[in-house]
This record gives sequence, C-alpha cells and structure tokens, in this order.
Amino acid sequence: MKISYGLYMVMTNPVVGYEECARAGVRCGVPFIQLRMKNATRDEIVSEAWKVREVTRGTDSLFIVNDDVTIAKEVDADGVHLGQGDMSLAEARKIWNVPGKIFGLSTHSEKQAETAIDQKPDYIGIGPIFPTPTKAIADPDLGVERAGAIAKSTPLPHVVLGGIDGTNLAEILQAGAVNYCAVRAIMQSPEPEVEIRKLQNIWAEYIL
Ligand SMILES: Cc1ncc(COP(=O)(O)OP(=O)(O)O)c(N)n1
Ligand SMILES: Cc1ncsc1CCOP(=O)(O)O
Ligand SMILES: [Mg+2]
Repeated sequence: MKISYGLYMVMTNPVVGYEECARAGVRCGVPFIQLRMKNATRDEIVSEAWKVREVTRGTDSLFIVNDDVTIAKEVDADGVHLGQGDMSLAEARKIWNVPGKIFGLSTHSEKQAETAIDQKPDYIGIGPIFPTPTKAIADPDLGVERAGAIAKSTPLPHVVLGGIDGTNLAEILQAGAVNYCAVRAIMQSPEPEVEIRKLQNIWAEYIL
C-alpha cells in the first residue's frame, strides 16, 4: 500500500452526488475514495456503493467503505474504514477474509495510535485536527502540532483529518503529516475536481 500519496477523499453528502464526485476523484488520480454516508439506510448505502464500485473499478483509485464491513464485502470494495466505536478490526477480518483488502482504523490520541499498532491496520486516521461539524460527535480536536507529532511518530501509514482545506494544508504538512482528508472543502463544491486539484497542487509543491 502506498505510504505517501497526499489526498484520501472521504465522500459525505457531496453536492454533485456520490457518483459524480467519485468520477472527479478518479479523473484526478486520488488513490483512496471512501464512501461515508451517515444517517442513510443500508439499502441506500449499498446502492451508492455499487455505483462508486463501478466508477473506481480498474482505475488507480481504491474504493473504501466506511463503518460497515458487510457492505464492503457485498460490493467487493477494496477496503473498509473502522472507527474506535465500530466493529473491531479482528472481527471485520473474520467476516471479510480476503487477501489484499484494506482495513483502516481511526485514532484520536497518542495512546490510540500506539494501541493501533497491535491491531495491524493498513493505515490509521488521525484526527480531528480542528473542530468539525462533519462528524456528529467528534473527539476533542488535536491541533496541528499534536496531530503532526502523532503522524511523525507512528510506524503505520497515516492520514490526518478534521477541518483541513486549502488555507491550512501547508501548515499541517509542515507539522509532519503526509496524507490527509478534506471532506467539506471538496464535498461542498459544485466543482469538486477544481478543489481536489487545488489541494493536490499545494501538497505537490510542499512534499515533492
Ligand atoms: C480515513 C478516515 N479516518 C477517520 C475516519 C473517521 O471514522 P470514525 O471515527 O468511525 O467516524 P465516522 O467517519 O464513522 O463518523 C474516517 N471515516 N476515515
Ligand atoms: C470523519 C472525521 N473524523 C475525524 S474528523 C472527520 C470529518 C472531517 O471532515 P471535514 O474535513 O469536513 O472537517
Ligand atoms: Mg465509523
């Protein structure tokens, strides 16, 4: 799994719709595209998940389903992302025991990032960096320096998130993060491709 790639796109309520947003991500070569539909029925999620599966199949974009390993398995996604309050990675791996599938895990503190190592996720999420309305009950924000320090010290691949946009991405990279999600910054745009490319350009200028 790539370790330094920049943007990991999490799709929650994109104004252009999930399928179109996924197409924009694929056109931009975004390596991970996550479907994160909160407050939707299982049927609604499965229906969108199949569309995103078709859009991403055979492309450079891996398709990750949030929260529910049974949906990830049903639509033959490339991976699942689980939080501290979701099913454990061990349980999810029992349900979806297919080599090569990606299992991501959220962390919200130094301790959780440390504890994650034994669970052997393919990557960890680290956040939130800033307060965010995107997650209904978000953990306390870590701030830029603390999130960067966790990103630098963990031996696991990471992606930081929470309140990231074009105005603060550079300072977040400066603090030590390499990969990041920006949810509202992309989802609220009628032209997600434009926003994705802006973020990718900042990252490329900073990291490459
Ligand atoms: C890449 C990535 N990192 C963290 C999260 C958050 O997952 P979780 O803590 O389970 O919260 P919800 O997203 O389910 O509300 C994520 N989805 N993706
Ligand atoms: C799902 C999640 N987990 C921690 S912060 C977050 C949401 C980040 O969204 P935004 O980029 O809109 O602040
Ligand atoms: Mg979750």
